Amino acid sequence: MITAALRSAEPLAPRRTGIASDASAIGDVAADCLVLELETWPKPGLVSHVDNGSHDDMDVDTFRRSAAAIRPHFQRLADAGALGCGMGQLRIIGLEAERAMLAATSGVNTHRGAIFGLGLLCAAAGAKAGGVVDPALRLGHVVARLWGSSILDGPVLLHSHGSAVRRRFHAGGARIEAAQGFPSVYRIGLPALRRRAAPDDVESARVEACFALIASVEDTNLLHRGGLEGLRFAHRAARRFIDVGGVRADGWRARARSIHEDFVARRLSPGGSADLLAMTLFVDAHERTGR
Ligand SMILES: CC(C)(COP(=O)(O)OP(=O)(O)OC[C@H]1O[C@@H](n2cnc3c(N)ncnc32)[C@H](O[C@H]2O[C@H](COP(=O)(O)OP(=O)(O)OP(=O)(O)O)[C@@H](O)[C@H]2O)[C@@H]1O)[C@@H](O)C(=O)NCCC(=O)NCCS
Ligand SMILES: Nc1ncnc2[nH]cnc12
Repeated sequence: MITAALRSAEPLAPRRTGIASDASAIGDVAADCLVLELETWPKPGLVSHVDNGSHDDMDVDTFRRSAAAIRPHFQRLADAGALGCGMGQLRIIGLEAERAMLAATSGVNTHRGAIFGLGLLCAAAGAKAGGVVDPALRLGHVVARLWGSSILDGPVLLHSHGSAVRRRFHAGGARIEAAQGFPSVYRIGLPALRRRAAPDDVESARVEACFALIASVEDTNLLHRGGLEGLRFAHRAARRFIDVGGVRADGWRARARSIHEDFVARRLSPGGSADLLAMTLFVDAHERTGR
């Protein structure tokens, strides 16, 4: 079930019953954002409730099981943030969340990037709710300030697709994005989400944000599957969609669908941009509701 905070365009009254209750909805909001990302279509090459995009090994149910398995760990990350925990403790919880995800999906990596990025944002929301930092700070700023240097110095996964393409292409990826306070979320995702076609057309706003992110993010998944040529193709196709008016232009859905089919034909999947869409939804909900 999606929490009311995400369905509504109106801010909910924040609960005022102490630290624990203020932090208590954070994990649910984060997991709901994963579900909303999934229920967005057309999303180039990505899995949704409509089709499996460029993937043979996972579908909408794999992602739903994954989001359900991660949900309690997001809350643990929020609680750890509220207690002022450092990156070492957050990493332990993040790795447990990865194990829960893999158990729920029979070993398929659905959400590793989302656990990392959204998990850090949950911890930052907890830190604000718990009075560890000034509650007026933006979540990205809190992540960069509290954990930025540890994120960059943390252990490198030698055998991930991400580390292989980073070595080959000197690409940025999830760590740099987080350590810098999620510039793609604040500069690209949020403005695109908020230029929705109509006030209550929330799905098209998510499509707009997804295309805007694909158009500029250095997505290690695109590099892994398509090399530099794949990344450039994705940037160009998504940029064209935005430049001709995005979801505010006539015929946008057919255009978006056709780009989706082009990505599937090339087996391209911008998983990093999908994660950043979920993070954008989380930051948007947080800024509207305070949770
Ligand atoms: C620090 C880690 C994130 C290490 O991960 P890695 O070395 O792999 O780093 P990246 O490649 O940079 O990113 C990891 C995932 O993040 C997503 N991502 C990609 N580009 C970006 C970007 N520019 N900005 C933000 N996020 C990005 C992406 O995740 C999605 O794709 C995943 C599917 O990937 P994969 O299985 O490789 O791809 P397929 O194409 O499906 O494979 P085949 O079918 O071809 O075989 C999926 O997970 C999406 O979420 C990147 O994959 C981190 O993992 C880590 O250190 N974790 C430890 C825990 C921790 O410290 N937690 C902190 C507190 S929560
Ligand atoms: N909807 C999606 N499809 C494929 N990879 C993803 N990674 C995160 N969300 C995804």
